[in-house]
Amino acid sequence: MTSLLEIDNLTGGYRDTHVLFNVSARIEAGSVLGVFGRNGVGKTTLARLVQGSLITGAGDIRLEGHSVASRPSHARRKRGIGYMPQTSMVFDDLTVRENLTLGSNREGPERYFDRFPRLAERLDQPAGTMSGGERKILAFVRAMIEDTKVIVLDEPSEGVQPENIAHMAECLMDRAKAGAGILLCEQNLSFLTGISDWYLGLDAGTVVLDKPANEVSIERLRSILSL
Ligand SMILES: Nc1ncnc2c1ncn2[C@@H]1O[C@H](COP(=O)(O)OP(=O)(O)OP(=O)(O)O)[C@@H](O)[C@H]1O
Repeated sequence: MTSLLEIDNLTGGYRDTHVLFNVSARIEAGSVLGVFGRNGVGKTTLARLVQGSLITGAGDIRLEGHSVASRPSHARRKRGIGYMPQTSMVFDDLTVRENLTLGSNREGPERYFDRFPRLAERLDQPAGTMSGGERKILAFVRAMIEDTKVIVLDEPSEGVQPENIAHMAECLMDRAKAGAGILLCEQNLSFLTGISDWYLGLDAGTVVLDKPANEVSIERLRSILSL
């Protein structure tokens, strides 16, 4: 059966340096794939390969059965792959409002203001004047309101306070319930274990765990993080 997103024997990285080797994964509509591993194992590289800012070396990436591996990132976005990068994720010179309304195919952000009231308070402020954690939340809500089928998020919880991480988890589960597939790269185990349906553990650019969440103990996850 065709999955929403299929990553098939993917090898790739930066110019001549391959960082990921033969990585395969599936994301079903309505589910969360939790990608984890220590610093430098290749999580960001995987996120960028799926989003298209890095070019596939070998293997394939398919969205609803159609290969996107040779498509540029804007074409993948158009087909429904959204992305929240780990860094440089908002336009600092634009206001919060402009960051939330720029581009097409977006719903209004208002329904996220209950969970993240700071955004509503700062709508007319340049995003660059927000704290690091606030900018993360802004980038997160930008990713939530896009009309996308798959959302790739690279360590969204980094630098965000626990209460807001819990709200992020609720938002991701809402999007999954509405049919999106979520590719969540994370090191925060309580966030990851709270919402993942499936785990993909990476070490040195290869897959060391690929299992449904209900078959994996927290000790196993911890052991991979301390490999
Ligand atoms: N622009 C680049 N050029 C060459 N190698 C790079 C580049 N960016 C990252 N790498 C290398 O790719 C490897 C994987 O990095 P990546 O950022 O994907 O890891 P990560 O798992 O996301 O780490 P972290 O948890 O620290 O964000 C590392 O060895 C890193 O040095």
